[in-house]
Amino acid sequence: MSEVPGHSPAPRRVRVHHLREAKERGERLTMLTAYDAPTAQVFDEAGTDVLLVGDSLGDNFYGYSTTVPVTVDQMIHHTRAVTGAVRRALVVADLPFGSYEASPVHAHATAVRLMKEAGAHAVKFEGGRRVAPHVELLTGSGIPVMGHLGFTPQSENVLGGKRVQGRGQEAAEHLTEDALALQEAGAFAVVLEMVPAPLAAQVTEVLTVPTIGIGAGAQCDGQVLVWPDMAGLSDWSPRFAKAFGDLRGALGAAVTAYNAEVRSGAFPADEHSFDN
Ligand SMILES: Nc1nc(=O)c2c([nH]1)NC[C@@H]1CN(c3ccc(C(=O)N[C@@H](CCC(=O)O)C(=O)O)cc3)CN21
Ligand SMILES: CC(C)C(=O)C(=O)O
Ligand SMILES: [Mg+2]
Repeated sequence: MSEVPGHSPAPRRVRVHHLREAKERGERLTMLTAYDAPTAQVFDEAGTDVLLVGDSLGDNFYGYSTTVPVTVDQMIHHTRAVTGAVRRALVVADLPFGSYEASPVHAHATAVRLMKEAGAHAVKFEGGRRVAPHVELLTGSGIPVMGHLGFTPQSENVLGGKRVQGRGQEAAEHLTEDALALQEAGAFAVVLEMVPAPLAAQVTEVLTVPTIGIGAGAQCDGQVLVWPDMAGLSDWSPRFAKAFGDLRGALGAAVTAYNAEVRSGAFPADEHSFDN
């Protein structure tokens, strides 16, 4: 392959088997949500391993109060934006509420749309042993699947709120069995959301595929955050999130300066204007 001057060569793409190899080497995996092309490009260039087009775009992009109203068509639009912008990262798309639960065939039909129409490299959906047959059909059909256990926001109305899952001996055993069922069905990784850190550490040790934690302590093989939480853009974030920047402050300062310069006439200056 010849290199075009001024263009860096395409980096080696992250594939699902690389995540398992990283776990074997003891390397931590980084994952972030992304909902649009420019942020996906920034995260990809910064070396983020996995970009999740999360159904969290419901609250973080559309301003809904939950992820429940998100549609497959919305997921397709955003996933296409993200896959078109990345060169290295693995792009995983969430299957939204109501688009996979009823049967493995239901999940397959939705996942095929995300791959064909949006270029997703893999899909993720919520649930344990109950969706193991769904995972098995998809992986057997060439669609890599990431599992999602613990607090599963699409089931908030059954779980009785946004709360930590897997507390107590029985619940911990149940969650461990769910994780093993997903792995056995072919899942290439499992997200653990709001799980006690010691339980997440135990599941991480038991599984050969990587665990990716969010509110699940430091012993998971990787971490994921919703990007506006990570960047300090959200007006509210869960306790488990950390803001690594102050995008809300930076954006507020930029728009305040813009408004002031338009009102004072300082913008546009000559260099922003055209001669005859
Ligand atoms: N901005 C954002 N960050 C997220 O992590 C996130 C979303 N949105 N949307 C989709 C799901 C929903 N998630 C959520 C939403 C709310 C809580 C929450 O209310 N947590 C409380 C109490 C938790 C407890 O102590 O049991 C908190 O104060 O953090 C947690 C996770 C995680 N995901
Ligand atoms: C929080 C992550 C794991 C997610 O499912 C989402 O962003 O939708
Ligand atoms: Mg999600």
